[in-house]
Parts: sequence; C-alpha cells; structure tokens
Amino acid sequence: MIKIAPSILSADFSNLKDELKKVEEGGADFIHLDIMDGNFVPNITFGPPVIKRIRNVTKLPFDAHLMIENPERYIDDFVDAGADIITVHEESTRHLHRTIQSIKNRGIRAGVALNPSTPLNNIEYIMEYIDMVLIMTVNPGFGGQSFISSMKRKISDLKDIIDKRKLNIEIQVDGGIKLDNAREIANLGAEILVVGSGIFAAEDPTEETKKFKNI
Ligand SMILES: O=C(CO)[C@@H](O)[C@H](O)COP(=O)(O)O
Ligand SMILES: [Fe+2]
Repeated sequence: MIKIAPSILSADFSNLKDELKKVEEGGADFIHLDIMDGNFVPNITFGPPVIKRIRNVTKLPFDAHLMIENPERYIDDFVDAGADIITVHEESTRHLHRTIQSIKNRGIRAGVALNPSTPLNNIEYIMEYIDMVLIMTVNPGFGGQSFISSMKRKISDLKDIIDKRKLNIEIQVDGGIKLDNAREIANLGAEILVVGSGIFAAEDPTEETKKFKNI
C-alpha cells in the first residue's frame, strides 16, 4: 500500500494538535515537516522548538524536509527535537556525503531531495548511503503549487536506477499531488506521497487521508 505523508504546511497552525490527530486517524504513515529558512527558499516556516512540542501529540514518525542552507549545522537539533527521517537538499550543502553521515550517525534515516532542475546524476555516488530520495515536483518553498509534469520521467528514471543497482531506497514525491494524479505517480515508482493542500485544505482531512491511502 502507498505511504502517505501529510505536510502540515497547509494545516491550521493555531490548532496543530487536532490537525495531527485528524490525519493520524485517517491512516497517515508519516508527518511531513517542511522546514524553510527564507534563504534556500523564499519562505520561512518553523524549526526544532515547534517539532519538540508536537512530538508528544502523535505517535507517527516525523519526516523532516529541510529546505535550509547548510543543513549540517542543524542535524543534531532536529534529531534531538524528534525527527525520524531527515531529508536534506542536494543543492543546499557543499558536503553532502558528510551531511548524510552525520544524520546516519545519529541512528535515524537519511533522505536527499532534488529540486526539479537537479539531475539524478548528482546523487549517483552517494546513493548507497541513503534511505530515501525525495523528488520535488514543484519548486520548493510553498504549498498549493501545480505538479511539474516533466518530473514523471525523473521518477521513473530513478525507479529504474534503484532497481538496476538493487538499492534499498524509497522514492518520495513532494508537490502538487492531488487525488486525481496520485495513482499515476505511485505507478511510476513513488512509494511515499507527500500531500499538503490536497489533505489540509479539504473539509475533512481524515476522510481525505483515507482516500489517498486507497488510491
Ligand atoms: O516541500 C514542500 C513545498 O516546498 C511541500 O511539502 C509542500 O508543502 C506540499 O504541498 P502541496 O503541493 O501538496 O500543497
Ligand atoms: Fe516538503
């Protein structure tokens, strides 16, 4: 079954506890946390203190998507706050291998995210060290954008590479995923779908999460 990671970027921040409960009840597999620094991306969101607070209100694993420059400076803070997976952008650090090592050394899962224009080649030599690749299907920074259709080929190319090299890597896809394109994206090889506005802008996020689980 497809794994669903609701992104709280589109949730009601004044009522995060209830928002988390709603998607947990709907069968969400992860909580996707979009961390933005106003530098790597134009938007600013939240950081470790918020994560630490919400860690107590759900048992779901926290999937932290760091859209920040030089994320190596903050790995320990995010692990200490309760992140179970940390994904860093390939474009955000000069020393990707070292950054991945510092995530793995803390005993959690490491992912690498690629902006739409970043080729898969850029992660060729570090793939054996990571647990997940996040294919961005919008430009990072905001929820509610449209899926960039040329990313479909990127997802299936990544799936081929993983299969050919027999790597143990999950493919996560993030941006513009709605009920009407989710099945197609899953069929290309995506195993974890991040859904923000598609769940939290809906009237009933619990029911919407169930629908995504059943695509
Ligand atoms: O990382 C990001 C945006 O930078 C995403 O996780 C979005 O939050 C997904 O939102 P939708 O496109 O599903 O509304
Ligand atoms: Fe994200």
